[in-house]
Amino acid sequence: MAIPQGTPPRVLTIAGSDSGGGAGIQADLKTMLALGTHGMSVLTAVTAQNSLGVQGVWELPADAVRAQFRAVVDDIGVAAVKTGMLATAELVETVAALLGPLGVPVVVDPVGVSKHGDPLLATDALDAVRTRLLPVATVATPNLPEVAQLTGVTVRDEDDLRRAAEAVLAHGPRWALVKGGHLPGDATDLLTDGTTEHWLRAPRLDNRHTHGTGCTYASAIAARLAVGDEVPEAVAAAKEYVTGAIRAGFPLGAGIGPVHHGHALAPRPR
Ligand SMILES: Nc1ncnc2c1ncn2[C@@H]1O[C@H](COP(=O)(O)OP(=O)(O)OP(=O)(O)O)[C@@H](O)[C@H]1O
Ligand SMILES: Cc1ncc(COP(=O)(O)O)c(N)n1
Repeated sequence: MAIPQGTPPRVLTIAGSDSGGGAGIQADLKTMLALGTHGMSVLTAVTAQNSLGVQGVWELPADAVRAQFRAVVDDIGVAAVKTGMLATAELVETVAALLGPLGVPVVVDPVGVSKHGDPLLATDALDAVRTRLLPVATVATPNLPEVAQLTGVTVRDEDDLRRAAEAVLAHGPRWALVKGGHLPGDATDLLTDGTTEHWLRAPRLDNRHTHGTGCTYASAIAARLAVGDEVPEAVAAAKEYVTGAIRAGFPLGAGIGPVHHGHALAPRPR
């Protein structure tokens, strides 16, 4: 399919909806726009969610997920994909089967629980994530609770990040990006393909309004891959973007507010 000049790179998110607009599909599409790409979506689940937590989850049927994917891919085409909340084992398997033959970079954010501790993935879906989804990932981006769930490795300090990344790589993604956001001290992540290591460091920002950091980071990586970056460059650019978004995170509702996806686009209205 010939892409006319001036068309923004096309990026697809396969994830759940966050009605509060800070995480999930909403975070992904805002991030993709902020990074100069055309975002598209395959919705896997609807959540009733706000700054206080997740009040309800409704999964879509596998047929609806397959139909959305085919509608986008067969007509518009995609240059990179990001996956987020997949909710059930059936949806994990459905999405992995669709992505296997696609032939474009895939960023897998293996979302397990929300910041408030609400489950976003059935516990009986973990095996499908390990055996079906991680093998089709170009980059897998687990946070520390997700690393523990998927590999059994507990990370207490930066030295453990290397062991965690190796355990993630054993499940088949080309690159593992283990996020140290849940450790005290600097916000340090480790990206490795088993032969090279890239340490991504940012100062820990004193801002509690961090809802959606993981979705935003993974979507930014996918957007940069769609633009044509190699994985290490894409992750470095995404780290810079998510750090800026966390710095500008703002209060909303009575609980944890979102990161600011448009931080680099426009000044905040007064
Ligand atoms: N307070 C902070 N200051 C600076 N960077 C942070 C902070 N918290 C997290 N990060 C960074 O944000 C990125 C996302 O990491 P995090 O561990 O928060 O992901 P996550 O837990 O998957 O996010 P989510 O809570 O949205 O699921 C990482 O680069 C991490 O280092
Ligand atoms: C639909 C959806 N997807 C992902 C997250 C994780 O984001 P967070 O850990 O910041 O709550 C979420 N809360 N909701």
